[in-house]
Amino acid sequence: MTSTDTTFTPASHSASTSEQARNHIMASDPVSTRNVTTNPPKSVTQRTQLPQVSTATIFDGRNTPQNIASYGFFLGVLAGAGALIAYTYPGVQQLGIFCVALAVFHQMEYVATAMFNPNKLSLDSFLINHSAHYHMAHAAGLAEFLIEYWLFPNWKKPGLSSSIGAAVLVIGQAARTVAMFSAKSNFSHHIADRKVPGHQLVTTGIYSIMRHPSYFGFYWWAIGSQIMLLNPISLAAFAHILYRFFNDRIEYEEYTLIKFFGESYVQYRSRVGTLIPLIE
Ligand SMILES: C[S@@+](CC[C@H](N)C(=O)[O-])C[C@H]1O[C@@H](n2cnc3c(N)ncnc32)[C@H](O)[C@@H]1O
Repeated sequence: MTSTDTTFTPASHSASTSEQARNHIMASDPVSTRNVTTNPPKSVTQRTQLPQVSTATIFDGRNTPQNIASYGFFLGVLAGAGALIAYTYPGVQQLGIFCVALAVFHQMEYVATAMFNPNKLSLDSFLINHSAHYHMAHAAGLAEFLIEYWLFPNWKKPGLSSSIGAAVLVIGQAARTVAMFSAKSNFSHHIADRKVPGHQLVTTGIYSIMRHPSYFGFYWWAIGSQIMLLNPISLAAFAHILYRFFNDRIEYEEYTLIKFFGESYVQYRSRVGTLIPLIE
């Protein structure tokens, strides 16, 4: 029986459980004259109370409902702020769109995990805290945008290039989401080292067009974001770092997939490419 099963609430208790609660109070506090329904014992109120929230528990990286709700809330604020920037300041429209896109990306990571891998769901499912490198890359991209906008505002005017970048970003987001919705429980944010029961090789849908559609999506989302922000330095750096990251990751992941699925994966790999530049 779980603790929820034993939870005592005034609305749900029956006459007999009310009697038991009264007996409990009388046994533990023989001089008490308290009314059972208005003053339940401390042990009962403790079980019915929500956990106490202090600011110290928010954003401390722990997998608590408060942190998960706070991450969701702040992603909503980021999306709202981005939409406001894009609408109010057309000269830096792409910065606003970037904020919206970033919020949508992280929220969709959580939503897809909640839908298809609820047993793996945690604060990490937002994929916000996965590495310091990731934070540094976004910080560098934003810094480049702001510095160049300050020094050469004319360079940053939205136009054809930023529209192409936005389109590439949207294609990346779509590929990533379709991949997660297609692979369902076979998808996980961590590379599986051992084959879990039920893990099936997915080769249909978007997986018949490219072998690693979620990596394709992540790659082109990030490249598109830097084209959209008209950031030449970050674009070159992102292309290099992402190539190295996904090249190594795919090499290891495919080693595990061949262990799990043998000849079926070898055949699949020989007929379907990655569509990520320089990664076969
Ligand atoms: C982060 S997901 C990435 C999946 C895939 N590389 C992609 O980009 O869409 C990593 C997990 O997906 C699993 N995986 C990768 N390709 C798969 C496929 N074609 N069918 C089933 N599972 C796959 C791996 O075993 C790994 O645990």
